[in-house]
Amino acid sequence: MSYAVKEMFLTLQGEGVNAGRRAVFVRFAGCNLWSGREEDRATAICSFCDTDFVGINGLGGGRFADADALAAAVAGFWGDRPEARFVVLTGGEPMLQVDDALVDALHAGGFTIAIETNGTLPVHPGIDWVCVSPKAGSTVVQRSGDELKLVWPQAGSDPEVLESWDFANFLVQPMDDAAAADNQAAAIALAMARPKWRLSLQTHKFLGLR
Ligand SMILES: C[S@@+](CC[C@H](N)C(=O)[O-])C[C@H]1O[C@@H](n2cnc3c(N)ncnc32)[C@H](O)[C@@H]1O
Ligand SMILES: Nc1nc2[nH]cc(C(=O)O)c2c(=O)[nH]1
Ligand code: SF4
Ligand SMILES: [Mg+2]
Repeated sequence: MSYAVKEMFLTLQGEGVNAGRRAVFVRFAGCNLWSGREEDRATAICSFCDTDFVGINGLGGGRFADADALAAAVAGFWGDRPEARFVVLTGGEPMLQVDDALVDALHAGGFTIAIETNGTLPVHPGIDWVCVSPKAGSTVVQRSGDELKLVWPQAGSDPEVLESWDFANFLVQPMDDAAAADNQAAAIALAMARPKWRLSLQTHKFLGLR
């Protein structure tokens, strides 16, 4: 299978439990909860997305003919150091494209594989670090993993219900939109009220990283 990738880059993971870790990001094109077109945003299931995932025209993006080609590009962004190789598969919705061949090729390259997913599709069992970010109005089938990252506030999402899902870590991340200051206060309030949750900040945004 070929893969449509919007962009690829080397940075530090900005969010969640792995914040601060050096990582190659692969941003797959396309999502099942929004077309990516601004005119569709208001009617999309996921309407607060902060990311352009349309097309394959970003830096490091393109159409990769097979898993070996994509894994080779990831290794190229990582560079020579053999230790602690870490790749984050994101998008868009990466589980629309991730398959056995890609997981095997990245593992063969020595990478620990993390995923950022909306959880509406089952995550490939070979993925090493599973981050699910549930969206109100969608049906989340992937209810276990390493971290659940709730963007907050989200009308229709209930932290008490989510707490019963099988995740090792529960993170609350302020929604980045015009009400960012209020959203930060709401996220802090949730972490203070419910001790299972801790605050996740999008550190790359204020550090000027990609
Ligand atoms: C762009 S999404 C791509 C991966 C996948 N589609 C998902 O939603 O998890 C990457 C992460 O950014 C989060 N995110 C998207 N828009 C955001 C916003 N406006 N503020 C805070 N986090 C946001 C998502 O919830 C997800 O955890
Ligand atoms: N530095 C950095 N960290 C991130 N964590 C999740 C991201 C994403 O868009 O999936 C992201 C991103 O785009 N950049
Ligand atoms: S599910 Fe993820 S990629 Fe899709 S629109 Fe929502 S935040 Fe963006
Ligand atoms: Mg992002």
